[in-house]
Amino acid sequence: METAHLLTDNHGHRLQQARELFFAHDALPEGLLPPLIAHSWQRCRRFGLSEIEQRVPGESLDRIALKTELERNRTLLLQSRPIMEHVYEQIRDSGSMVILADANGLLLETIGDADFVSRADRVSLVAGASWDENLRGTNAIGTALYEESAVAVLGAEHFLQHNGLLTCCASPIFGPDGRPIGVLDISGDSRSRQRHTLGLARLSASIVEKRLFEAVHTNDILVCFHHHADYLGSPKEGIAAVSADGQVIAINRNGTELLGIRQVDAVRRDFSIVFENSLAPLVDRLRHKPRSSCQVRVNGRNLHLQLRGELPALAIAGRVYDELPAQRTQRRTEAIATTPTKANLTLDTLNTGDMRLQAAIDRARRILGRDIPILIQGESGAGKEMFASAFHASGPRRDAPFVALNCASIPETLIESELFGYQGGAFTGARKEGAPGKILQAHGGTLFLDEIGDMPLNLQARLLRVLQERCVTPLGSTRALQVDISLVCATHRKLREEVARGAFREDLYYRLNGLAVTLPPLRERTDIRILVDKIATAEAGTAMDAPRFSEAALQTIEAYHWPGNIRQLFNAIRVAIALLDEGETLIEERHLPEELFESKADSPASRDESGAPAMPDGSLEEIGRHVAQRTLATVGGNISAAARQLGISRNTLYRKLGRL
Ligand SMILES: Nc1ncnc2c1ncn2[C@@H]1O[C@H](COP(=O)(O)OP(=O)(O)OP(=O)(O)O)[C@@H](O)[C@H]1O
Repeated sequence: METAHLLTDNHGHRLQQARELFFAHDALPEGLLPPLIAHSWQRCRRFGLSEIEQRVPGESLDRIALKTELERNRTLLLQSRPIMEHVYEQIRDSGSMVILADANGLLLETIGDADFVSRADRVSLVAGASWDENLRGTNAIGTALYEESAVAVLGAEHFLQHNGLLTCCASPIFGPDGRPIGVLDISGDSRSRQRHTLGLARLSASIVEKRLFEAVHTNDILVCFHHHADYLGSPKEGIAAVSADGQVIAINRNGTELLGIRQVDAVRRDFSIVFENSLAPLVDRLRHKPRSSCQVRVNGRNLHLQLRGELPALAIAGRVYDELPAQRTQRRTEAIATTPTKANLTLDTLNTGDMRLQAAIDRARRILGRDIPILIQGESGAGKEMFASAFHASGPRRDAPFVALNCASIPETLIESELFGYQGGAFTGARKEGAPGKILQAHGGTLFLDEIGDMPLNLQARLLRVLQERCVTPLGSTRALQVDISLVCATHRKLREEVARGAFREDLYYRLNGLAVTLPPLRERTDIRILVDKIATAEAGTAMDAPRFSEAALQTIEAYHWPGNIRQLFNAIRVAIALLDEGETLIEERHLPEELFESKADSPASRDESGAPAMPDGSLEEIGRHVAQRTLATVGGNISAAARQLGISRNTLYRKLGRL
């Protein structure tokens, strides 16, 4: 009962005492004010506001700027207007007004009693004025936005003295993504306090939220639910928007409260995980009975569930489809380019007995689920991506996406849009519908940035901002979207040295370097035999008996210096298996690639003749491409290393390879 304390007779007297203590004696008016108001007064003082201030800097937007803001908030206005009018009908005789503000406290629209409106004008309660707490001190709109909950600010509880004539009740409006997008406020004369106004503001805001959610998800299946069947269809129901292939796309705040989960734990998860039931049978049961509901058990409690919106035509094997599964799968792969985590790959299965690797695994295991960024260092091909993938699969985010981006393997000009995404039409060649970018795709899961040391400096600054603010703004957009990602980075470079030579931002380095682990190069590992056996068994699959290795072959493998690390070993084993005759399972020296018998001094990286085909006779362009390809081959496909070796930029190397 938020307003009860204010309705007592001595409320005004207590407020005067509180103001006297706070403003004249700099003391905390404990017990005289609701704590929420006292905290707000303290914040205002920290902002440097004075309680006797009359004029607010940047008082009101001009007509054009206001029009732009109205356009920007078009959907909010469209969905709020009928509700505001309805609310005003209810309070018409109380001399009050109904106000809609945006997520920054900018007043967008007011509907009100003419007499009160003229008085409200004097305190700038008009469209175009900002009621951000920073500017206007404690007030229902600004303070509700700060608190992200419904707030009543009555009479002299307003920080600025001249707002003392107001009594205001406001409730934030949360958008379909769960973030505040506006405020609905009911303001009136401080003498006309209404006991139920705060409840009315709260209820109206939740109706607007419901309308917004339904308006945004017109093409999705809407799963509406509540513990009591009577609440279905009311502003208290939970709603989840579910795609035709059974993924929860969005869920409202009632929904997360009813299910007792966080939004990030529901969004992008399969319906069957969030609701502990398959979607397809429900669709089949309820498809032809639009208003009926059914009961399911979720988290040990009964839940009444109703389906609305677009119900798809087909239901196959627990999933529902609005088109053939194959087509949908193809589209999904295009849309969400996540790297599939390998089956059964965890930190435990990665541990094949090498002491240094085991130490790295032990350290990583300690921070599982703690959202500490991890930086994996090691030579190219040492298994950094495998390690990142195993780390993700061993933690609580294992069912969410693992999204990888190799900063060295795509042209610098594309890293930005790949990472941050873009809005449709943001640049020439951009897809019409825009793209979400890897950071957003990884929301709720893990983002793996491979070769982070190759990220251009200007993008390092943007990445740092994303990590600090936990928000991402796609190219061409002004809207920051909140993200929850666990970050894993890898590099073959010594990042500290890169910082020292100014190629890597020091602040970003410390941000990424929550836990650093270094993977040993293959030539220094003590578990090569076990690794060889594991790779050979996996590669042979079910097509043949697991291959064995002769002692001489194993010794050759152990003696080799493996410049390409596990990637090279992996390829060598594949070639050896391919060279086995039908029915043969013993890999001998003759099956191994020739390079394994060369001494280190002869190795491809250190000699002129690399073993690659002889230089072609041809145009300079062909020779350039050949040199580029050969160098790339000697460094295991690492673009940055090849560019460095040739003394050219990565872009030039791409051009020589014909990839630009
Ligand atoms: N423990 C392992 N068991 C089997 N295969 C492995 C293992 N670790 C790595 N590999 C294989 O070796 C190859 C290289 O591994 P990965 O891509 O993880 O290395 P990396 O250090 O990230 O390389 P780069 O720095 O070049 O990106 C991959 O094909 C991977 O499947």
